[in-house]
Amino acid sequence: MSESTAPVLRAEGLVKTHYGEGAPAHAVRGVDLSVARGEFVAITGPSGAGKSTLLHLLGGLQRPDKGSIWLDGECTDGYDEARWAVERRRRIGIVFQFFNLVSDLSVADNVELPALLAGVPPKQARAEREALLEELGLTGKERSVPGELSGGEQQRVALARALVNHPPLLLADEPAGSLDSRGTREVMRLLSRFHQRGQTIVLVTHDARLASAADRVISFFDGRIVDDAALDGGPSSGKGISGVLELKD
Ligand SMILES: Nc1ncnc2c1ncn2[C@@H]1O[C@H](COP(=O)(O)OP(=O)(O)OP(=O)(O)O)[C@@H](O)[C@H]1O
Repeated sequence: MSESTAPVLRAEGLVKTHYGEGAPAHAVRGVDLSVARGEFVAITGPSGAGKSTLLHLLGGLQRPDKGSIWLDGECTDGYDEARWAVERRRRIGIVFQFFNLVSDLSVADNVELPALLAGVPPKQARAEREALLEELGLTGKERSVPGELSGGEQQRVALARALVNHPPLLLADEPAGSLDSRGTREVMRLLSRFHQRGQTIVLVTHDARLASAADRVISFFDGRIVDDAALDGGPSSGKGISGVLELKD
């Protein structure tokens, strides 16, 4: 399959069991999934369904016990940790519920770091950072550290960091899960805006209202996909995000 026609992301037969203190948790029990370029896919389901585990597998943050993942048509089976780190920098931006910013680095350094690690020349990394922070309404916050910002602002910094290398795929794990209604609206509006510009997004959320901002909703239950439906009212139609924007403070 050629790069241009291959799905941005494809998974086949993914299985993952967590072995902890108690009984093993069969978090992902056989998942096949394909995400085309430009899609905004929400994976939704109850707490404990295995959504975060699935997202971690898709981003190479955890390894499946069985199954395979392809990025832009390239099989990742042979990737070790170092290779996944390199590929993530290039191909996958990730935002998390609790932002995961580096607490003692400035906003500017948090955003520039993945670009510098990917070998982008410092001047270009700075320009990318400036453009993204301006777009995300964070100009003037460059020298702040994350602890000096609101949750919504920190998530916008995390979004800038995730997008600084223009990855084909953005993975978002409950990105509004620790935000108030205003922060939630902000983050969802931004995801929709980037999607409308062509960004491929996979969003994990337990909140059906947020899932309705996507144009395809996958229902996840007990480690399996139980429904996979295109929504008429996705943001491309300008309808899906409206429920999110009506969230009250
Ligand atoms: N590192 C781990 N060690 C042991 N068990 C784990 C681990 N991570 C997840 N689990 C278990 O795997 C199952 C799926 O968890 P996961 O976090 O993927 O679900 P989720 O749908 O994202 O839930 P939530 O919406 O509450 O975050 C749960 O039973 C959870 O307790």
